[in-house]
Amino acid sequence: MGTALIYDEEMTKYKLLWVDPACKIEVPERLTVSHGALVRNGLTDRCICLPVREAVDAEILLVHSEEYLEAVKQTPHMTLEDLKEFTLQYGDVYFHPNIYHCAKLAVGSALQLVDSVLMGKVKNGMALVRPPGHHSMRSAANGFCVFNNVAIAAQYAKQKYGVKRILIVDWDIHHGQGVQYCFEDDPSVLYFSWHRYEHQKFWPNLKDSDYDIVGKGEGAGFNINVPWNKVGMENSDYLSVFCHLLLPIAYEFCPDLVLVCAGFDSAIGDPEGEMCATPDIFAHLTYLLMNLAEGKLCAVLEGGYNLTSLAQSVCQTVQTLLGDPLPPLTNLTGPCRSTLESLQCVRAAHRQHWSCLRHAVDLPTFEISTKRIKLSGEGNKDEAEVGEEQKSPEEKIWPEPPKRICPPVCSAVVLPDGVVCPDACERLSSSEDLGPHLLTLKNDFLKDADDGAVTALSRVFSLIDKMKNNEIRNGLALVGDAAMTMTCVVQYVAAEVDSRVFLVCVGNGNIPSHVIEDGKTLVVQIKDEDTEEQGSKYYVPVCLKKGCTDTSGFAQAMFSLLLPLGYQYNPSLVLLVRMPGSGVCDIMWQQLTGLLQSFAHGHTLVLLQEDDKACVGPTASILLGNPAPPLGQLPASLKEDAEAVERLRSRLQADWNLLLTTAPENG
Ligand SMILES: CC(O)(O)NCCCCN
Ligand SMILES: [Zn+2]
Repeated sequence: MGTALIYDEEMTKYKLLWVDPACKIEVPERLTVSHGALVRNGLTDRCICLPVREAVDAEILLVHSEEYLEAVKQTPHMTLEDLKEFTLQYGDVYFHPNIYHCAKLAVGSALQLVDSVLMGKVKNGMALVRPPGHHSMRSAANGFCVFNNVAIAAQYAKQKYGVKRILIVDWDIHHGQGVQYCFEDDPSVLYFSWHRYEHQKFWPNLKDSDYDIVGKGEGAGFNINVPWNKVGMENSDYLSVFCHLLLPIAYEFCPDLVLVCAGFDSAIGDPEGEMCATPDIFAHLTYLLMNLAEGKLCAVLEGGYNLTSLAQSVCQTVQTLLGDPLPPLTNLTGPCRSTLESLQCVRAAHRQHWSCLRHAVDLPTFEISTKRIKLSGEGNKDEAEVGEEQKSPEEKIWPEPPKRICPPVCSAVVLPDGVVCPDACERLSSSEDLGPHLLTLKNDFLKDADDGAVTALSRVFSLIDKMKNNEIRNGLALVGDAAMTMTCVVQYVAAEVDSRVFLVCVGNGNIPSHVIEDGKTLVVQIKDEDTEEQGSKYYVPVCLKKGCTDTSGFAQAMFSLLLPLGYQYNPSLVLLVRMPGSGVCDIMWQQLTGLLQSFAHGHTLVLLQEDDKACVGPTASILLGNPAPPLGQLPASLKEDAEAVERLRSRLQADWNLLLTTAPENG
């Protein structure tokens, strides 16, 4: 199934007709440069372009009041003076004779997207719309928004398709208070938003946007606000919040559909956000959400006012929806102090609502707060908390996101003769000349192994060579001895000058110490045997009481340890090994295989032991880019496991600060 793209130039046909500094950034060019970039990068040709349609009254009334709709209906006939007059009753928004038409098209686009995903015509998609929607409320336009496109889409999905649980992720740099108000008492819609806040000094200056607003009544816990109290946030800050807050809760919630308020004013260069995250971060944020709801993801454009970073961010998002390899994120320096304070506050506020946070020992018993007592005169402009004068957003420069090339072959496999090659995979032919490897193999790796093992190993090495040359994206091998093959692979890759192997070992089994010492391999082993070794910077033993069968414990290790470590290590190859008898359930295994493709341009080598032959199909399916099935709503992990993972994190975070979730005590 493909990726839908919804766009119509009709939505460019309204603009600000008078002087209003707050609104002048919301221009038609936002859509034309975004769509133009998609065309220029050949992405529109690869998408399924769906037609827009106007929303009908009944759809708009899913969220808005009749009186508000009736009032907006009058605007096409208004004079300029009437339009100005009409606009005055709302905040930071403008009207135009054609904006009502465009607002209906924006809603209709979002609904077209929801229809095509929920009817199974496409796997995911993006709607490029204006006016945006997430600030508009039941009876008010606000923040350039007229109708709440995404909130209406959520109500529509519930009403028309009976969708039980919807996750709305709002990565726009402003708080979508309109969405929050719409669902604050609704446990079937989990709304997550991060937003520039600066202790309520940033627009829309609402107490309702702070971390302690968690939803009301039945909806308590289903509203997550992450305030950014400083500008200049970077990729590390965004990833930390995804790994340590959003993903654990989202997996526990287990949504049937993911809607994204895709605002790109959270990207570098934007005059509103003044953040420093680069456009390629949206490739990762999109991908991390695609592992939920079996990939059913609808992204709807919200803000984004730097035309360069907006266009790049839109392309990064659509390329990921299309399944292209992710660009490695470089120099992740870890979250800043302000982020850690916000993260700690939000986790504490939601601890009682989500079992994934219940045992978080990193949360202090004392009350932490980022709220500022309004000192007299506090918050005036000259009190900039930044040091030297920073560049203005428009002066910011950043590298063009790297090209994301799809290798000619996605998944290549090495299988014993009797095993069938999964559809769409390419079997490494046995005719592969073994010459060059054979001798080294014999001498260096397998003194006394039989020819079969030597041949298999040489083919595994060929998989690695082909990934290095980007001839294939990923590989899978079913071998006689997974542990031995793992050791040989690590040795073989370590010979490369700048190689970094992220070895994820699922199940018990001894990892030879030479594998760990050279720092060219980072090992995370998830197992149940409680061996005494404490591990080191490059060896992370995750011992779960019930071992890999415990999906909650495994999931917690995946988000709070594996992902941050993988991002910070930035490997050139991911080696995923399923040790015999690991007990890990197929869906957990598939989720892990999916998430690990965030790294190394998707160059993942999976090793399975022959008696795990039944895993070949399910694993290949994920390697080919199919979404993993849902894990189901996750219960709390064992207290002792949660504490063990937290102890690991606190030991490792000195070396790997993407593991941090709290601001260090001192200074
Ligand atoms: C869609 C949006 O969130 O980007 N709108 C921002 C409005 C800012 C008004 N000061
Ligand atoms: Zn915004």
